[in-house]
Amino acid sequence: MIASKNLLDGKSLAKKIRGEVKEEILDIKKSKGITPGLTVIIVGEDPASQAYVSKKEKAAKKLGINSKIFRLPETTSEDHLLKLIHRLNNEQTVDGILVQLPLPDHIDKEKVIDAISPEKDVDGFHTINAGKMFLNKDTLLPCTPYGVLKLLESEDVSLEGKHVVVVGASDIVGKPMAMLALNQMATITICHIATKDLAYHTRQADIIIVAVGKVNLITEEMVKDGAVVVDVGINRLEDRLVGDVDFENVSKKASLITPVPGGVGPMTIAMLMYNTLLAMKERRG
Ligand SMILES: Nc1nc(=O)c2c([nH]1)NC[C@@H]1CN(c3ccc(C(=O)N[C@@H](CCC(=O)O)C(=O)O)cc3)C=[N+]21
Repeated sequence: MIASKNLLDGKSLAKKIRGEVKEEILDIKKSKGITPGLTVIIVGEDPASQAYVSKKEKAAKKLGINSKIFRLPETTSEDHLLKLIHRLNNEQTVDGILVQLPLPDHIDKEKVIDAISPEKDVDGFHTINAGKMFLNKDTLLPCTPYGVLKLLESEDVSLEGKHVVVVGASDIVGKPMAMLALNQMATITICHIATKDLAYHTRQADIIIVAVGKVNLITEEMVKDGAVVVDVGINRLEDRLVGDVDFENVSKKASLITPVPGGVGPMTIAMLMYNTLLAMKERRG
């Protein structure tokens, strides 16, 4: 069904990137005797979050990254979480710290993210890293937007001078995505919940990047012929996973399109592995 020629295959690019990261980890292990360490903290029992975290652990183990997961109960206090982060900040063998989102309502997300040492912030969510990204300085970049860039790059889709329309303005995907595209010299439009005529904007796009979480938000008539369509949405139907794009119909018009699953999702994990290696090299390489 999705073996079409215009597919942006995140699954295979992610595999390639993980392979390269694995090689480099082996080399560094041989030459310097050090191994990257990734610590993931998850608070609460949400099944989807648990599944993502297991995926991250599995990927890390396969690449020779020492990974550790802290599974904390829903009732964990903010203070307890902050103390754990401080301890991990000071642990030499921990290169990356990731606090799985969302967090329970009684915990201040911003406070927790900014407690992570910026050099161990493999999500790229820390205020300092977000600021550096904004200023186009070298830093750890958010895994999903970074993965989207890599995916476009792998198909030689240049962003320079293109009109990139980002749908969704979240701190973790939409906003950094738009900023990275701007840094690549794209002309950017950010659409969000208060945008009046979404279709008007998406129809202008050379590249549409959607990260909202709404089934069939992007339909055929909203897309210009030959546009590149990147679907970051993940929606669970009873029997399957779908994105935010009406894939069946939009894929007939798009020159390139990501499937869900097998598009951006695997790239997020691959870039997390890449960031963990990078964080190690920067801090103790
Ligand atoms: N601090 C933090 N960092 C994150 O990076 C983060 C997070 N919190 N909270 C949740 C979201 C979601 N996320 C995904 C990762 C991989 C897939 C992925 O591998 N998806 C596969 C299939 C997944 C499946 O089958 O369930 C695919 O699209 O092909 C999806 C989603 C990372 N997130």
